[in-house]
Amino acid sequence: MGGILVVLGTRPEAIKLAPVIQALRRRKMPVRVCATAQHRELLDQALALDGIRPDIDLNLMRPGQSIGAATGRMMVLLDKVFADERSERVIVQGDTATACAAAQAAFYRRIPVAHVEAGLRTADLSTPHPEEGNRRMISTIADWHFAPTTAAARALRNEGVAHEKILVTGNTVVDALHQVRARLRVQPELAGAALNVLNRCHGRKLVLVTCHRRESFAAADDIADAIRALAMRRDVLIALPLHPNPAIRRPLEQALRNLENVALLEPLDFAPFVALLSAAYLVLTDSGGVQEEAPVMGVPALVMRDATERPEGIAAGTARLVGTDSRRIVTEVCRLLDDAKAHARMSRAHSPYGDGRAAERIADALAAASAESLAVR
Ligand SMILES: CC(=O)N[C@@H]1[C@@H](OP(=O)(O)OP(=O)(O)OC[C@H]2O[C@@H](n3ccc(=O)[nH]c3=O)[C@H](O)[C@@H]2O)O[C@H](CO)[C@@H](O)[C@@H]1O
Repeated sequence: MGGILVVLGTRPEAIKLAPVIQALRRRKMPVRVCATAQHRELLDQALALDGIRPDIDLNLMRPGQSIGAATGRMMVLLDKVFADERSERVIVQGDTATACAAAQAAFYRRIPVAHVEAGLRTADLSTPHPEEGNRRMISTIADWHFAPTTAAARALRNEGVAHEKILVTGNTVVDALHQVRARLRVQPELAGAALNVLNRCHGRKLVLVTCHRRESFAAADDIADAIRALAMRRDVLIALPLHPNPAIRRPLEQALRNLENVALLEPLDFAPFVALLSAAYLVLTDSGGVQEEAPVMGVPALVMRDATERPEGIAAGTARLVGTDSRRIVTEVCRLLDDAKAHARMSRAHSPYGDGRAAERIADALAAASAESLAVR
């Protein structure tokens, strides 16, 4: 078999790796996909949009599984997959347990690892936990570091990664976003569930909320309080696609059901989600990917975290860290709702995270590396 094995486990990995898989396939490179299914439903939903079917599916999600237990099982299973597949390169993305386990299992088998979205840092090992640790571990053993921004590349060089192993590519999420927006223009019906929400707006401002991160679990009640308080306003419609994780879903659902201007939704497919985001007056989020997508569409992003590994949006003034204190969230959202100038200042469309050609650059680099290794043999 041989060739390249792409390992992925969660929704954002599927969204961000789909353009890379497609770019490699366009170059006729031998590429296979292994899903750990760390997040089963959301992963399947995201893969379906691009018609990607995993060649290998480890299906290892178990209720209540600790990160360590999941990582251990992944390493055992991936070790066997790498042996059976005789993989020559492994591609991982970002900072999940899947990415970290796959990079380590490949390292032990001396299989070169390509890391997509390398070099993101908050500079605090515990924020976010475990992602900051996962990405640093991957950086110490990867052979190719595809950095989304120059700041990410700088962080890698500062940690001693050799200059020639780093390539600034942009973030592949911008490629995915360009592709889905082009599809929505010709097939508006792809917006699906988003259309119902848009029909409910009746001139009200749409506030889109996403909340799923581990560090938000403890703050779920605060976040729910903030949304309830915002829902007192008659000039907003709040749309909240709920993450399936009960630790966050249950408290939000309990606190927010039966409010006329709060639309609690099932997790949306990527196309409907992008349709909602592009119609939103602002987005209130703890998501990494949404922080990257919002500026491309000129949507102000209020980030419910205390630190971010994506400083570019903050520096450009289109994103702002607001933490998880309910009063602070309400104040910051109301400021944008009531002050048109403040809103306009945060609505400048720009793309600090890429130009939509990241996957092409990654595929070119890997194709050149393959050609080189064939020449050496
Ligand atoms: C610490 C941290 O920040 N880590 C991140 C984490 O990912 P995240 O925080 O970005 O994860 P989510 O928010 O789940 O996904 C977001 C994507 O999902 C789309 N979306 C959202 C709601 C919905 O209803 N339907 C959708 O389609 C949305 O547009 C977006 O593209 O792991 C990634 C993988 O390693 C990393 O890259 C990334 O650093």
